[in-house]
Amino acid sequence: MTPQDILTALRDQNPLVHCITNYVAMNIAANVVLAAGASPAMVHAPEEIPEFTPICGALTINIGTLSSSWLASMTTAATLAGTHDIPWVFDPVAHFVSEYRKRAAQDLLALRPTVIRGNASEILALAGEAGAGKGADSGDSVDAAQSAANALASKWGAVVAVTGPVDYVTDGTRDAHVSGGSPLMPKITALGCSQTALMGAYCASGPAFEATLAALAHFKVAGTAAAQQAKGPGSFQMHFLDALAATQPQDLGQVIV
Ligand SMILES: Nc1ncnc2c1ncn2[C@@H]1O[C@H](COP(=O)(O)OP(=O)(O)OP(=O)(O)O)[C@@H](O)[C@H]1O
Ligand SMILES: Cc1ncsc1CCO
Ligand SMILES: [Mg+2]
Repeated sequence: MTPQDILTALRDQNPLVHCITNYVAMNIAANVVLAAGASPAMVHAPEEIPEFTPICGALTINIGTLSSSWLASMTTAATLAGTHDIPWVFDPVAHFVSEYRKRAAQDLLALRPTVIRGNASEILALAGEAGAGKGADSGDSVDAAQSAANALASKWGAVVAVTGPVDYVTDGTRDAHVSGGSPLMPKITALGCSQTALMGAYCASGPAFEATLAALAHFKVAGTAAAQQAKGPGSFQMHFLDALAATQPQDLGQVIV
């Protein structure tokens, strides 16, 4: 399946995406997934996970505002995704800021995510390399994280996506870059977290490498279009949701290099 085919399938199937994400991201991530054409559900209580994860098309886990009961839910959900063959996407937000978060990220990695998405500093740190990350924001270039992404993909058998001015994606064998978007994108909080949620929707609709590539391309196409209308970060967010909904499958190829 091509990235274009996967967007068509996503809109036909409207997959249910289980998102365990952070308090900052919940609203925008749900709006992004809806605008693109899928169905998000933010479900966190440990008591609900065993019933809910198995009926979803994909799971996404983001540790942006981690605490112990959420980590228990994440662990159960990722384990269930593994046993039910449900693709899952891991977003290790700022995992280098504390020993607690570092350990949680490594434990979740061991549950074998289908896709790992982070900014350059997060991907460098996940591979054990020193980076210049500042909390949730990257301080490193995507180029600098490329070999870390390749190493993580080979070690964990995952697709790894590094986002930034030009995104990089690899499955350890194949790789691609995705260009475009706008410098306003990192000025909107949780847009990366929303990208992770959208990757879940794409992974529910097609094979992981092409699905990840398609989700990255969808964001770049919509980001470029939104920037043409926006006066700044506030109006960018509004136009970005409109542009995600307006993006057509044939638009995706333009930004994949
Ligand atoms: N300078 C830039 N120019 C164009 N696109 C960008 C730029 N920086 C980030 N992006 C895009 O913004 C989106 C979010 O990527 P980013 O790397 O900022 O995520 P993040 O740091 O994990 O975000 P957050 O933690 O706030 O959710 C991606 O789709 C990426 O392609
Ligand atoms: C700002 C922020 N802090 C924790 S999670 C989050 C959203 C972007 O990752
Ligand atoms: Mg992030």
